[in-house]
Amino acid sequence: MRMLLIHSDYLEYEVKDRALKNPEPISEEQKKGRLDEVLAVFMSVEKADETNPDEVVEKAVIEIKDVASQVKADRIFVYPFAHLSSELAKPDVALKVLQRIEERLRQEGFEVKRAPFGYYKAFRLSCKGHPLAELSRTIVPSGETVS
Ligand SMILES: Nc1ncnc2c1ncn2[C@@H]1O[C@H](CO)[C@@H](NC(=O)[C@@H](N)CO)[C@H]1O
Repeated sequence: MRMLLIHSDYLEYEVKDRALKNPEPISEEQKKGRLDEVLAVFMSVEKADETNPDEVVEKAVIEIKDVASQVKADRIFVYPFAHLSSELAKPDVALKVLQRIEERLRQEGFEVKRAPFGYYKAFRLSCKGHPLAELSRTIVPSGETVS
């Protein structure tokens, strides 16, 4: 899994069109979303993650919690983003991983939103620009190597 973490004044998105034949079903309300004072986490779930999705979920939550505590963010935006890797996991595995990360972060006490999966979306982001505002992390299940 590849993650790009941006500590932001806000992140807002608007669904434009479907990018998969069967995108995640969403309500009218989910077509737009915004969070202020947020740690935006853009995530590409990768093929290697398919060998142990549960382990990747836990490792991702640990990394996100670590960055959130460093930048003092208690809101997280989970953003499916298929542009951080050339070895993407299948959509059904990727969606499950992202849904589980959302759920686990909520259990850890964060306010969490997740952008809809399988769509083209317009988004606006205001990066805070401090030294820890732009970070990336790579997570692989044990036994896999980073390519
Ligand atoms: N392995 C994967 N990891 C993360 N997201 C993935 C994925 N496979 C599919 N998606 C989702 O389907 C849209 C089309 O690839 C993706 N859409 C996007 O990435 C938008 N930024 C528009 O390009 C994403 O929602």
